[in-house]
Amino acid sequence: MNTAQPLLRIDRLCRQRAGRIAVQDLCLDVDRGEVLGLLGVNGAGKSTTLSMIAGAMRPDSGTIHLNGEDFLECPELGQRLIGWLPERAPLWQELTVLEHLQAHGRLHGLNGAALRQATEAMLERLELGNLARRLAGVLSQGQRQRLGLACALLHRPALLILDEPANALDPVQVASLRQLIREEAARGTAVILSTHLLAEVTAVCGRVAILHEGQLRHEGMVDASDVQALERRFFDIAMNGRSQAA
Ligand SMILES: Nc1ncnc2c1ncn2[C@@H]1O[C@H](COP(=O)(O)OP(=O)(O)OP(=O)(O)O)[C@@H](O)[C@H]1O
Repeated sequence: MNTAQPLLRIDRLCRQRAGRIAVQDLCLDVDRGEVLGLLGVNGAGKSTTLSMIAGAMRPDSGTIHLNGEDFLECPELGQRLIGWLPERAPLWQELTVLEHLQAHGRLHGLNGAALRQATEAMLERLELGNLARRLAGVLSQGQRQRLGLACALLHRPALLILDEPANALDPVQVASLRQLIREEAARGTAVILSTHLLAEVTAVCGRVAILHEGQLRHEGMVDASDVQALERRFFDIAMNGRSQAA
């Protein structure tokens, strides 16, 4: 690992979707062991940003460096370094929970005892053990979300990208998710967490970035004891943006 560089550096990232600007001139760094919250109203550009960082969507311009290396030139870096839970976890209906984990592990180069250990660890960590033989097609929304998270974590990525991970989780699972994010950060994983829930940001994020209409409108440290300060900042950006647009 090249620890002199931030784990992730994105510089002047731009992307249009359906002829409209979705992300514009976005610059962000994320360090190892840091949890960055990504906030913004619907359509602000969060998922587009995360898709580009995860390597699933190519930017129109700008650069992405992972561990100091040019990710757009070497997309295979993502296989090793990134774990991504998209907004809707992409699951194969006809595969079981265990088969999903095995398939993901193989895609990331795990096999034999290492694959067995990794899948068992994830079944336990995401409380999926009793669902191991169940088909993904019959899982509840929250169970699907946990399976998506297990797949994202299986290969121990250096950068964990979570797009609305608390969606459909019950309060007990939300608490477990927070704990899991803290544990990942403590072991040095960089985490980007996109959410609509401001309390989620104050609970686990050290830093927050607020997007509006594809642009970075605020970036700063999070005061965990002051959710109202974040709320004021968020609404100010959202409402000003709306009145400007009107
Ligand atoms: N599949 C698509 N085709 C065309 N335009 C899209 C598509 N998905 C998103 N967009 C547009 O890209 C812009 C950014 O959307 P994006 O999904 O990145 O925002 P978001 O912040 O993740 O929103 P949300 O909170 O609703 O998930 C919006 O203007 C949106 O309309």
